Amino acid sequence: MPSKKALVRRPSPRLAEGLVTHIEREKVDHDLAVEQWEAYVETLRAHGWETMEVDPADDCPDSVFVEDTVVMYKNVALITRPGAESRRAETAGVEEAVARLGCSVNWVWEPGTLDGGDVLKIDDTIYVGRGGRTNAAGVQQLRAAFEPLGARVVAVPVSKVLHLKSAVTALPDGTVIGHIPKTDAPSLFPRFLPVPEESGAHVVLLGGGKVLMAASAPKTAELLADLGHEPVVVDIGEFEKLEGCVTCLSVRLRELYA
Ligand SMILES: NC(=O)NCCC[C@H](N)C(=O)O
Repeated sequence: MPSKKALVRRPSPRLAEGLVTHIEREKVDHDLAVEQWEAYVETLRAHGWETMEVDPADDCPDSVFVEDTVVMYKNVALITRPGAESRRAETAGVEEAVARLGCSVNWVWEPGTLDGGDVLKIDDTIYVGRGGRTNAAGVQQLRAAFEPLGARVVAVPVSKVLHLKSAVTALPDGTVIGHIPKTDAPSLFPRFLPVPEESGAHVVLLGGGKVLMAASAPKTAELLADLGHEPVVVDIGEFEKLEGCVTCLSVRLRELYA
């Protein structure tokens, strides 16, 4: 039976100092952020995910965005080399966590940079965004790590948002969803559904037809429900102020051998 484990990482006390690149900085309410994070984790648990906390990285303001530090394919964990230098210290704790879980561990090396938020897996196709955080060497290293295991890596440009998954994610049936003004090349995806809100483009597949999404995208939730999906809504407003979205707060591990 597939594993339903998910890595999460408690927000740093320095969360409010997290990076912002494409939006204006807004004051983050730390206590509210912790409450929202706890509710997010509880929602994963309520849908059958065993959440495992990576040791906190209190000196790293963006460490709660754990998705950026590791990319999983089959039993292999590719530890990233984040494009933002201030985030590089986040990977050590994640490396330890995935090794403890029995993953085979691989690394992105200099000069490569890769953020997990730039990687969208749909079955054995791995889309990787080449943008502000992931460079060509990072794309090449991702290809070298996963193509021998059966993946097909497809590189796509990202210029309007932080990460590929800030622009697009995929529904359980593989349809890619995105908000057109923020998506560079929708025609690269075989099935593409435009959604009416930027944050409506972000879903985490919880299993069955359930899709976790942000409360800031009510029109998209309605659209997806109308198409027969089951939106599960969480408020992550404090993380959205730091360009975070529902995907970046966890890493789901579906093919563990341990
Ligand atoms: N995968 C993601 O969407 N990560 C969000 C990272 C936000 C963080 N403030 C950053 O700029 O790195």
